[in-house]
Amino acid sequence: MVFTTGMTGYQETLTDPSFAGQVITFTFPHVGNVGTNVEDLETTTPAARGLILRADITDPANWRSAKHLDSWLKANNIVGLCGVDTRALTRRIRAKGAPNGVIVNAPDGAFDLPALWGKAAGWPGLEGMDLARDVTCAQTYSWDETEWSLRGGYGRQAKPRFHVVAVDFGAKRNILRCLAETGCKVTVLPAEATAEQVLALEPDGVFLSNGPGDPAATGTYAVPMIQGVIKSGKPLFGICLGHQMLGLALGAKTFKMDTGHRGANHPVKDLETGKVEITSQNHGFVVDEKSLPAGVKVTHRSLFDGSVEGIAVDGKPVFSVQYHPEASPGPQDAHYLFERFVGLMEKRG
Ligand SMILES: NC(=O)CC[C@H](N)C(=O)O
Repeated sequence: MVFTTGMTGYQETLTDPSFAGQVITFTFPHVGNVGTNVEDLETTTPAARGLILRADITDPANWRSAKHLDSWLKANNIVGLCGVDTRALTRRIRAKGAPNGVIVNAPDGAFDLPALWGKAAGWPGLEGMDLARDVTCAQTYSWDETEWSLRGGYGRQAKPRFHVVAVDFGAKRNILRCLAETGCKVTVLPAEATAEQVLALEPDGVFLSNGPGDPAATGTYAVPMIQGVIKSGKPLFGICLGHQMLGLALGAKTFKMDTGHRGANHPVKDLETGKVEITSQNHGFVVDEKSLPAGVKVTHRSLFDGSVEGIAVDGKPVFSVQYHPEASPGPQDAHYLFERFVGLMEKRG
């Protein structure tokens, strides 16, 4: 059970593959007011296990709405509970860490609470779980949709200037859109791709996506791939799970946070410029700063708890962030990171 404090973008949140295995509590009480549509999906098969709401689902009143959130949830097999004291639940999660939970439907009121409790308590939790394998793409594909083309843009788009291989650990679509928007032709590879497979496509740069589960578990196969890419000297950019696994590939450690960061208003400081960005976040694991080897610097830091929000390797075109520059939902303060990645590819010629 986790909570998110984002006040908008429930459909993007519910379809973010990084929520696999988790039930989402929305601290914002009125959810459903803009309905659902086909453009705001971050993946076609939502991976979140359920949602908890304060108020009943609000009726949609928005020109983009194609379906009531209630029917969309039913169509997508996502179970939800309304009428829950989400403030109390959030305080519980914040005070004692994310607990295991079950959502039960017992119309006759008869259910065996101790047995259910035992079932929830017996769930091993996200630590040690490789969930990227469940949500990655089945095969290689190419991506060229941008925000602009999605919204019915007309005319010709600028020709892509760089070829990026994106390794999909549960990628959000808007990341791929942002890469395409910044001038990249994107080839998406399944999570278990090897360095040889990635480099055989002769990319100008390599991208490591977000994704669910424990970075250490997915890292068992992703870390050797990442190390191979670093050795090649190609520009490398990672987001969230991609960032955590880059940390592992460089020799650092990750650990599970008590509560995690989930919301759309997390202040992060860029330590180079001193500028503060308001960021979108969704993570429960984090890179352990103490374990970072020499030659790897912390570039961004959370102003909520001081944790590592970005790293870069000295003298190499390799960097990553813990938060979500693609927003979706959330503010777009950090979009410059996509340009930074393209800048690194430009520099290499
Ligand atoms: N959004 C993500 O990529 C999440 C990464 C990882 N599964 C975590 O919870 O920390």
